[in-house]
Amino acid sequence: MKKIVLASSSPRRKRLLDQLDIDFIVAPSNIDETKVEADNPKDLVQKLSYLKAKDIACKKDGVIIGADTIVELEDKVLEKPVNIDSAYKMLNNLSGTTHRVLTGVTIIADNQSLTDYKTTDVTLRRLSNKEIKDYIATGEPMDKAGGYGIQSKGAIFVEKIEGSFYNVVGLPLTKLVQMLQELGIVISFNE
Ligand SMILES: Cc1cn([C@H]2C[C@H](O)[C@@H](COP(=O)(O)OP(=O)(O)OP(=O)(O)O)O2)c(=O)[nH]c1=O
Repeated sequence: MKKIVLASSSPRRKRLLDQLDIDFIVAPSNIDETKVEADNPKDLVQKLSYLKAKDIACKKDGVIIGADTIVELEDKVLEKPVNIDSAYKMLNNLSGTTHRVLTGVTIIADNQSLTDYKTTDVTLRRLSNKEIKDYIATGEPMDKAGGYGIQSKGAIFVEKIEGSFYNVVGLPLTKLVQMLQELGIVISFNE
């Protein structure tokens, strides 16, 4: 089987693939995400995942995996906070509401390309100003879509989740394996 290449700088995505105990390498893509536009959130995550995978497919051989995660709240797209103020605004808006997390995934292998996405609905409990400020002070929100990490300290804000947990962390593993199978790629666990 060709080498699996994770086209991502996200330590979470790497950890999720590590969890499967399969052989892969990491090659972070270098695209300017801020310049990419789409008609709606699902098109946006799919387009971004494709651009990330394509960027690496041009440079490396293998089964290339690209992904992109965003949070959607009332038709607004929340990406990563750009500063402390935007992290505060995001968390304040997400407090006591249900939002949607979307992850787009693209696999490119042997001139074949497959793109899909997955959604998960997450409900956060009401957060006090102090809780939001204390959380931001930990630094955790800054590299995460929507400004929280469900897999870390942000877990204490999560009241309910409907759908794949791994999708929220950045890589929907079930969807990923289904897509690999669709392309005729069967993953093999290390012995
Ligand atoms: C909502 C949420 C997002 N996230 C993360 C997943 C993604 O890494 C990040 C969204 O940013 P992305 O742009 O999807 O990914 P990235 O910049 O981290 O990595 P790359 O573009 O190189 O692949 O937010 C969490 O870790 N936990 C969460 O609960």
